[in-house]
Amino acid sequence: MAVFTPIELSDISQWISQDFDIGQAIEIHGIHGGIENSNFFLDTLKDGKKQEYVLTIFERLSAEQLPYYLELMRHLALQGIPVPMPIENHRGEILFTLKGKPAAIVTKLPGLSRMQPEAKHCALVGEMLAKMHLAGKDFSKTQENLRSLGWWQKTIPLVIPHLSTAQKDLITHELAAQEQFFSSSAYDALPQGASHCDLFRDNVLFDPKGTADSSQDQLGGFFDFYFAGTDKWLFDLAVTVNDWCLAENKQDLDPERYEALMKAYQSVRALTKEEQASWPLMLRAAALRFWVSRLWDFYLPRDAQMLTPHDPTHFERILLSRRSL
Ligand SMILES: Nc1ncnc2c1ncn2[C@@H]1O[C@H](COP(=O)(O)OP(=O)(O)OP(=O)(O)O)[C@@H](O)[C@H]1O
Ligand SMILES: N[C@@H](CCO)C(=O)O
Repeated sequence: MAVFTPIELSDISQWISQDFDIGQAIEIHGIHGGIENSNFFLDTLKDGKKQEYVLTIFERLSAEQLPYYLELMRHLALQGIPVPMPIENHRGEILFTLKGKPAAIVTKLPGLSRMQPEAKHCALVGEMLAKMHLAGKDFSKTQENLRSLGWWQKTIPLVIPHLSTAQKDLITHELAAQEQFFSSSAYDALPQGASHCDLFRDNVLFDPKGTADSSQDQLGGFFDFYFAGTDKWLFDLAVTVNDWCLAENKQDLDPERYEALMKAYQSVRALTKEEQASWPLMLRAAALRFWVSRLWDFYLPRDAQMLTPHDPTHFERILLSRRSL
């Protein structure tokens, strides 16, 4: 569990009762999982009924960057995409300050993550991802993906001293290939818009609807939009595929789940010719993105009550696999 900023019920009870219309805070506890922010499940009692929310304290993002993510979630939720809805206070605000840091309260989505997804789960995710891309078309705010090429260029020199010669070669060559790709007219032609950019298995919930049979799962929703940005939709799809469609060797793509996700995505939005041509490089871009961030988290860690960084070599292997396609 990552709780960088501990919060007690007594820190928030008065604030919740006075500033919001969500009843009285009755319980708050830190959430296991997650490495970016301090997250808490917050229960309230309103008109005798328990209501469930998620309170997030943002550890890295600034109050200037946050309105994009919160407004995007609100926009998508209002369009019927299952994502957390930010809760307003009596003044209509959705971004607050707690313990001197930016904070937000959002609705809790139903369900649980499926870390061993079946083709059916991949199809549900692919279909909703495409719907989400289209629903974001009339979202008026834009903000770059803060973990894109510029960030890789800044961060790679910081992690390079920790790498072996073979790893240094790989990361340097891939960065050069991506710099070329990002400056090409083919890249320019790719459609873009609001993208999640981190739609891993642990950022999607499925609602089993009361049965133990996972084949009955329905999509509970997408959450953790705090790496979202205006980016190429194809990048979002590549990030998603690289996590959801891994074969048993955890690096290659599993044909059945891969096809299920791609087919479902394209049943809503067909890929353009340019997107099809850029796909192999985009799968590599998506692998590099997470190799770099995991190296950064691993070698330049922050303080937290409990924090287990993700394994960087996982994405090194995925990158090698995508380069060999
Ligand atoms: N709106 C929500 N509804 C239900 N559960 C949620 C919601 N937001 C967060 N959670 C739960 O909290 C856990 C941690 O949240 P999250 O993944 O956003 O952490 P993080 O540190 O911000 O991000 P990261 O996944 O990037 O490390 C999730 O695994 C999920 O169980
Ligand atoms: N999904 C990221 C964590 C940051 O959200 C990873 O697995 O590296």
